[in-house]
Amino acid sequence: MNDVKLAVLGGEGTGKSALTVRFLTKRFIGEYASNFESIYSKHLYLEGKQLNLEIYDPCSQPKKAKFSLTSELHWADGFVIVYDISDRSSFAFAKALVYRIREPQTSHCKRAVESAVLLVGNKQDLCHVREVGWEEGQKLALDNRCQFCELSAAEQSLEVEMMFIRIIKDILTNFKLKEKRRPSGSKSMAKLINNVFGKRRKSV
Ligand SMILES: Nc1nc2c(ncn2[C@@H]2O[C@H](COP(=O)(O)OP(=O)(O)OP(=O)(O)O)[C@@H](O)[C@H]2O)c(=O)[nH]1
Repeated sequence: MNDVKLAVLGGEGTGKSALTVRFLTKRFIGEYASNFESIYSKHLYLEGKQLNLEIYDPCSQPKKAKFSLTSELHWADGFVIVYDISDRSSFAFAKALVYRIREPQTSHCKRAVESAVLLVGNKQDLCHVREVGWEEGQKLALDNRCQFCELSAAEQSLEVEMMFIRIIKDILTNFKLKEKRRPSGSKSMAKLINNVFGKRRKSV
């Protein structure tokens, strides 16, 4: 079974818990305890594979160094970065998170392939008080090789589900790429030896 680890990050009150709970239970509760962090587990069957999905939903910790993220970066296979389309400061926060994830030293130190990142403009039902344009979100995502969508955890259960499925599929694609790039096991070693000695024999 594949383990898929997903971190849902973003500014305070952007709807991280609402999105996560909506995906896991199809329900929108309205108020969520925000003083503790949670890792939720869910079994999924996707693309012919059994998956054990873990979703990390952090608590808002104003005192914690905002963009250190070191443990999250090492833990997660992919990220959902959430902002609130009616709150410009949450977009600035999301931007800083995206930059942090895409920093060259972050992306190269640990991973054979770049992490999957999906930028989400939440609270689309509040578009009458919108402070962040759809194009701004789209541009930030495009410039930083992220997926992008706008939706409402409050009103769009299906869209929320599709959003999570999209990022999980991206993570699975990355797993496949990683697998291709890693010479694994005796088969690859045999191939390597064969290549080296095979070539020498030819030239004698
Ligand atoms: N109108 C509207 N409100 C939403 C939506 N999603 C979440 N909310 C509300 O926004 C508030 C914050 O939602 P949470 O899910 O607790 O946000 P969070 O990012 O987990 O919050 P912290 O953990 O405190 O950072 C709650 O009052 C939710 O009811 C949405 O799509 N539309």
